Amino acid sequence: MTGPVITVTHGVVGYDGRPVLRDVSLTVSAGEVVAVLGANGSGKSTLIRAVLGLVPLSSGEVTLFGTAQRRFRQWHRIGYVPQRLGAGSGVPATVREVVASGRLARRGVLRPAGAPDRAAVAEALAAVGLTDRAGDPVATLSGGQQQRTLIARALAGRPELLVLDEPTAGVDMASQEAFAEALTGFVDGGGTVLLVAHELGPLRPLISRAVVVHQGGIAHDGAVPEPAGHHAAPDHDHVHPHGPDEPVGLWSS
Ligand SMILES: Nc1ncnc2c1ncn2[C@@H]1O[C@H](COP(=O)(O)OP(=O)(O)OP(=O)(O)O)[C@@H](O)[C@H]1O
Repeated sequence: MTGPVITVTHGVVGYDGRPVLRDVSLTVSAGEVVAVLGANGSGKSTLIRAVLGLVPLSSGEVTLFGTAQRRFRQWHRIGYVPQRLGAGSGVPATVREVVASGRLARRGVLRPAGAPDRAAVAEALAAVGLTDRAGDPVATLSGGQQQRTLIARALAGRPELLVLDEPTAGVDMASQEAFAEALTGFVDGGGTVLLVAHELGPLRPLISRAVVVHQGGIAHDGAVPEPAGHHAAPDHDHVHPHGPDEPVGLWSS
């Protein structure tokens, strides 16, 4: 793979005429694990949704694997896990069925699942540590296990790029660790990751770069910032204003 996996150049995004991202430029190269950090409502999700073409840019440009986003058709190369999607919400599917649905873009709708599909599903289930729950209805799993199911679903498509919106938010420690392990395997296999996070937790050693979104722009792009004192506490609810010597909103939630 040569060249960047993602570029955003002077991206501007707003909702109903209200700007959220004012001028954002970002490059993600193959093999990087980039964490998008920032305060609540700063536009982190908007940034990754704009990268995926789920919200339009009002100006600027996005490329994916070297192709302008509007001409990009190889969506099977990208796995996406959106924020706060309950895999079990009213759907009586088993864990295996949800994970297998991640193969649809690879298979095409007309071709039945074959051995490569089953192998990819089995591998993805193993990667997140859910092999023994494969036959269980998703609704019977814990929140963390449901989140792992969604990650396995994205992995099953054997993507080259994984885009994850707060993959470990509200997830128990065992699931966070299982997820970190799955992500390590994905990155060791040459994968690239763009993820939004509030708390990096066990993901921290995996992150090669941090991008901090603040006031519609990118306030920092480089090393992962150290949690600022009590901001590192998972239960910190961020109700007070920041002092002048504190980094802006890096670890707020
Ligand atoms: N579909 C939408 N329509 C209108 N406004 C939206 C929409 N989605 C997000 N916003 C607004 O855009 C701003 C940025 O939201 P976004 O979800 O990108 O922030 P975020 O940094 O991901 O926040 P969080 O940490 O809470 O997930 C917020 O003010 C939010 O209310």
